[in-house]
Amino acid sequence: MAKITLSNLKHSYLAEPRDRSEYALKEIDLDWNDGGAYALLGPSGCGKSTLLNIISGLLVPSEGKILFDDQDVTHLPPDKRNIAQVFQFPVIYDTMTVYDNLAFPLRNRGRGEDIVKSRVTAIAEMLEVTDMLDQKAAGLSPDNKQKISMGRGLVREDVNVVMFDEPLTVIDPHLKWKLRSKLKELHQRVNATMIYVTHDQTEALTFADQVVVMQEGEVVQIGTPVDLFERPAHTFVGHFIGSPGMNVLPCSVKDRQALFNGAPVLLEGAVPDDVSGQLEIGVRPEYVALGSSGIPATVTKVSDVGRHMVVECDAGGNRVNAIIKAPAPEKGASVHLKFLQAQTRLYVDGWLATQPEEVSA
Ligand SMILES: Nc1ncnc2c1ncn2[C@@H]1O[C@H](COP(=O)(O)OP(=O)(O)OP(=O)(O)O)[C@@H](O)[C@H]1O
Repeated sequence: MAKITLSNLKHSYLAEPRDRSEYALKEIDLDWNDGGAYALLGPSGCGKSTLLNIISGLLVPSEGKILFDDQDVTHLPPDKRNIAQVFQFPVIYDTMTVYDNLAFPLRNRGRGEDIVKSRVTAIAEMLEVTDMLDQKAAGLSPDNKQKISMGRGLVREDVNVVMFDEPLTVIDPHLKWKLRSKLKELHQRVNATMIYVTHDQTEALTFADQVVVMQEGEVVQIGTPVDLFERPAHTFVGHFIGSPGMNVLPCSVKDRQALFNGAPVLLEGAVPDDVSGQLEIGVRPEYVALGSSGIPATVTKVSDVGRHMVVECDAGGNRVNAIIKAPAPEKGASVHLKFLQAQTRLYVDGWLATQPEEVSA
């Protein structure tokens, strides 16, 4: 397994890009440690496949370098990169048995049958498919086929990285959670460098120790699932992660005081000097409380989502969501909103602009 470094990477599908907007990847600098579990998360079109294809060698980037263990592989073809890939749709041979499918990547590399047997047996056990080893792959259900596809990605011990490209797309929703947790467990057991590409926050947050969030060809934040939830570095991350996402509310600043609908709002830390640009307050619904004083609002919708209620409010034409425990107010009720100060932040042109106040001893 290898450490992977992406250095100053840019890619445009045009031969002569004129400006930044014509780059599918704008500038990517990343270090992925040997043995880590990473996710690339972002909406359709943000550049995930482009980045994956650069790592696997199907694309040569317009600018920048890619290194495996400090060795420059930017111009190395895919078959020389020693990468295993698991795709959206199972890649298996229907006419072969499950055993032969799992053995294929090893036999292809000329490994002896002793090693083939011990690796196939171990992987089959981890994936809980031992009882299927003698069956022809053609008869398997779609999720079992995808399990075997994953097994083929994991069976070799000598790959630099295993990449998963939206691997749960074809899996029934009720089985997804099972395979999601299975993959996490597999990472812990095989300890390989793994990159998991998805547009689904739950998959990314369940699988990865570090998540790379992308938007329009740029990395907007790299962090642990907790980092992304607790301190979104960009309003996009706040929106994209969480259910519902972070409230992003237009605000103004006067005398270094943030104002929402003309009323002062206390932030986690000081407003920087001379802020200008698009000013917004970000606060997650989990940190909005309903009380007898605060920002006046009207309840527009109440949803009971099991463990808690989501109360949607209108405050001066802005939608604010609050997550609360029952009982919830009725639709149409007048309420007051309170934002938890330590979790209320200022964003300037989308980027986080406040720092938490130092707590003095
Ligand atoms: N072969 C190509 N030629 C030209 N433009 C492309 C090509 N492939 C992708 N693009 C463009 O590059 C940008 C990034 O696309 P990419 O497929 O990498 O995103 P993605 O996040 O993987 O999306 P999806 O999840 O839909 O696959 C998009 O604007 C897309 O239209």
